[in-house]
Amino acid sequence: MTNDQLTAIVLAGGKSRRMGRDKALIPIEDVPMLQRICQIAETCAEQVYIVTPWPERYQHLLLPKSQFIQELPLPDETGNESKTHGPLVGFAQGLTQVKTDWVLLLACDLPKLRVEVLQEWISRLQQVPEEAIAALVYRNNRWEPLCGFYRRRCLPELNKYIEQGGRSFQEWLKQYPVQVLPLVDQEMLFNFNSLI
Ligand SMILES: Nc1nc2c(ncn2[C@@H]2O[C@H](COP(=O)(O)OP(=O)(O)OP(=O)(O)O)[C@@H](O)[C@H]2O)c(=O)[nH]1
Ligand SMILES: [Mg+2]
Repeated sequence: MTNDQLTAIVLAGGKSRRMGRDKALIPIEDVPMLQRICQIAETCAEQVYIVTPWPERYQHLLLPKSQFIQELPLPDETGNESKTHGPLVGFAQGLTQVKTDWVLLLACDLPKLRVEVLQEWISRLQQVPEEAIAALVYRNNRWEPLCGFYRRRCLPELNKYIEQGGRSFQEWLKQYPVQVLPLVDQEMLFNFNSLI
């Protein structure tokens, strides 16, 4: 698969409640987390979208090939407009712009993410059975939804689930076949939620 057959979506819209400050801007080896993730994404995909409710916060980062998608507010359960609705809604909003059959979804807080592992996974995508809507790592009895691949065609089903009030990747994924990706280096999916 070539880079122009894959789009990447990077999510940067969390409230970082556990960390206490915006994880996207925390530097790892002097490079802010979001910039680092986008650089990796840019080596895998021609088009990289950053879905965020606050693009102005990240405008100063060096992201030559990435484009912002401003997340739109949705009314919450109480009828009030809320800026963020969690990663599933951010993903669905990004997916509306995608034109390729496969999309790589990434959280912005994966300091140990490795490009070679992503490349190896990408080389397997063409063999994923047609019925599988995603290809993800499975561990500790759950899918790792924020570092893996989805087929663009899952968007209508995803929107239906969200309209019904669903917000959980795990619950949504349970309804479909998903291809398991091998994870040799467990560390790679380490995400930081509090200072190490
Ligand atoms: N676009 C978007 N991204 C989100 C949203 N909520 C979480 N994310 C992203 O999803 C990834 C994983 O989220 P979490 O690890 O829960 O991060 P968080 O929500 O900022 O942190 P906590 O408040 O401690 O849960 C991170 O890359 C977040 O930026 C959202 O509402 N919109
Ligand atoms: Mg969260």
